[in-house]
Amino acid sequence: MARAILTDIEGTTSGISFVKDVLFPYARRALPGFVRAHGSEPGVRKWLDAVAAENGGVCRDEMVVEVLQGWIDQDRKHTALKALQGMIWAAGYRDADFTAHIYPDAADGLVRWHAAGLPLYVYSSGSVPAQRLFFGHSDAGDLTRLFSGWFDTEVGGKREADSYRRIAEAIELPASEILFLSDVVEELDAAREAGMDTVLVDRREDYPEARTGEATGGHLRVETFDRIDPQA
Ligand SMILES: CSCCC(=O)C(=O)COP(=O)(O)O
Ligand SMILES: [Mg+2]
Repeated sequence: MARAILTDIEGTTSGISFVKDVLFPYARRALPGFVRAHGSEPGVRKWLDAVAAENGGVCRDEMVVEVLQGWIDQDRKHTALKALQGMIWAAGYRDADFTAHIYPDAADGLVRWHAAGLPLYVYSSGSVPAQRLFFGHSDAGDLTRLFSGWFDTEVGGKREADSYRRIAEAIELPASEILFLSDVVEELDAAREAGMDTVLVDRREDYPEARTGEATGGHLRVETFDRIDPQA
């Protein structure tokens, strides 16, 4: 029986196409202007320098922007890129250019579990500020009050068991009492290795071919949050 739920975002609570077709292109377009306007602010500079350092050291901001745009195209889950994307999306949410997609069954499930007293946590490659913006401006309104904590890749990669051990430690629960929800089998494998319970969220909108048999990695598989029973 779960005493806390940890959820992924993209492909789990929310559609992959919103992230790939709305958020990523918005960040790609806005990146050059954002770097020109904010590149000297320490909170931005530190991430630009981190990207430059990974690309042979000193390089011009224009080159850093090109590297970052390449990473967006490749869907790299790099902490520096995710931090900068989060800052850029803030303007998009503020100006109401978009609201964050959330599946109605996910919003309902989160509200139901929260009302039942289950603490809810997010673990996403999106930065913590980006996660707060996402759930603060969702299609179902501001859902941030539902969550007790937020984790991003500063805690470690989502395919590494140690990240889930660190999250369990931070939540102050044994891993075996945490249920992790994700659309990515490799993430669920890492969570299971750390001792967490797992559910593969296999939505038809995101994965037209149902994953069955070996493709589930042996994780319990559901198509919507309605089918998840944290008491099981
Ligand atoms: C938190 S907002 C955008 C999500 C994002 O940038 C991303 O890479 C999604 O990764 P996830 O770990 O939620 O699948
Ligand atoms: Mg995902």
